[in-house]
Amino acid sequence: MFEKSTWIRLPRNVVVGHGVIDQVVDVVDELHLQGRPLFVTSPTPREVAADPIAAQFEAAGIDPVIVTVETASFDAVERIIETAEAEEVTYLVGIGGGKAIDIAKMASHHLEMGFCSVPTAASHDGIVSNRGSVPDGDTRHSVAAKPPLAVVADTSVLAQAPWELTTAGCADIISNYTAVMDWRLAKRLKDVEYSEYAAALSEMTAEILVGNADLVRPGIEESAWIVSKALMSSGVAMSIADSSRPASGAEHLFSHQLDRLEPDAALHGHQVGVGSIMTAYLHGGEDGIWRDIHDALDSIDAPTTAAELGIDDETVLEALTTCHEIRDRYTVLGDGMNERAAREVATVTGVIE
Ligand SMILES: NC(=O)C1=CN([C@@H]2O[C@H](COP(=O)(O)OP(=O)(O)OC[C@H]3O[C@@H](n4cnc5c(N)ncnc54)[C@H](O)[C@@H]3O)[C@@H](O)[C@H]2O)C=CC1
Ligand SMILES: O=C(CO)COP(=O)(O)O
Ligand SMILES: [Zn+2]
Repeated sequence: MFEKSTWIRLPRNVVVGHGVIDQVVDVVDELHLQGRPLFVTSPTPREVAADPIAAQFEAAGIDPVIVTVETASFDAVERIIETAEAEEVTYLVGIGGGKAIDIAKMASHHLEMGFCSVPTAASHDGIVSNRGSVPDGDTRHSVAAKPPLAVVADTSVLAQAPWELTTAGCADIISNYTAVMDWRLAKRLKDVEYSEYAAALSEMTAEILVGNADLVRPGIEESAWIVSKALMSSGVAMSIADSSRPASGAEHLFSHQLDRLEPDAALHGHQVGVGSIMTAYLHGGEDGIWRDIHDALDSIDAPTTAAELGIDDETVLEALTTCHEIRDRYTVLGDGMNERAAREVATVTGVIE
């Protein structure tokens, strides 16, 4: 008997393009979100976007609460929940990079309130996903949440953000190749939940981005358009799967471990890109796709070496040999690499010298 069932939650409105930041009040209105919003942002995105958006709301007679956050943590989520309750807000808006959006997403999920996402950087594929990614001691949780009701991605804002944020977003997408390889491997070896649609969407998103890599150039607003579409498509793949699996495999475990060993050394997307070069080698060896991943990253100015990440070789090796412990997610790393094997893959792929 067939007894399977699922809920796939997706954003209702995706508003993307030049100048759409001026439409946040209209977007909220269209969703019938009423009352007082709480904006979750961080220092630069506050200046770039949250304060101008607050001015729009004030002109419409609405007085938003604004909270700036610096890190993604359960404490930060708790602080937002407390502020939301104290200020009697009725919905949340995440305005900034991946951390601000993740915190707003998780707090709104807990509060059972509506949530909108306003990315100020095309740096990560959590813009529309139904997940939050939070470090917690020795582990890193991929927390179930609801996707935003709406996303407002202004390509002029995204194009003015520092270029490395956009290249990080590209690398987060390119890493989908190895995330899907890990997912298929885990399906074959451990019979994990698997969605061919989500896997295919994730891979296709990476294909389209790599196919358009020559259009992804600094200062060109069309680049922000191409990359933000890819980030949203990848986020939809996660929502279809109801898991970060389509976009997060061993290369993400490697990055999450680097975050523990060297906090804030490099951007999330850049770290997963370098991880992806090495895990592609582990999957396919010399004849696999690791060179294609390397060249795709190189072509959009994303780091391909430890030195370019600003992380020393020994830390890369430590992350490689320990990151399988970060969470219970089967990948090509299996039950862990030993130091010699890690040095071999990192050296042969040129990640370390
Ligand atoms: N929930 C999910 O599905 C996903 C979550 N993530 C999470 O997102 C985070 C990574 O996101 P990032 O955006 O790389 O990190 P981030 O949120 O720390 O942003 C990086 C930096 O860029 C700044 N920034 C943002 N917009 C800017 C602008 N327009 N101008 C100048 N500076 C600007 C931020 O304030 C921050 O200092 C990680 O915590 C990662 O785990 C990443 C992918 C998927
Ligand atoms: O970064 C992600 C996808 O790009 C997701 O990360 P997690 O697997 O930690 O949720
Ligand atoms: Zn990621």
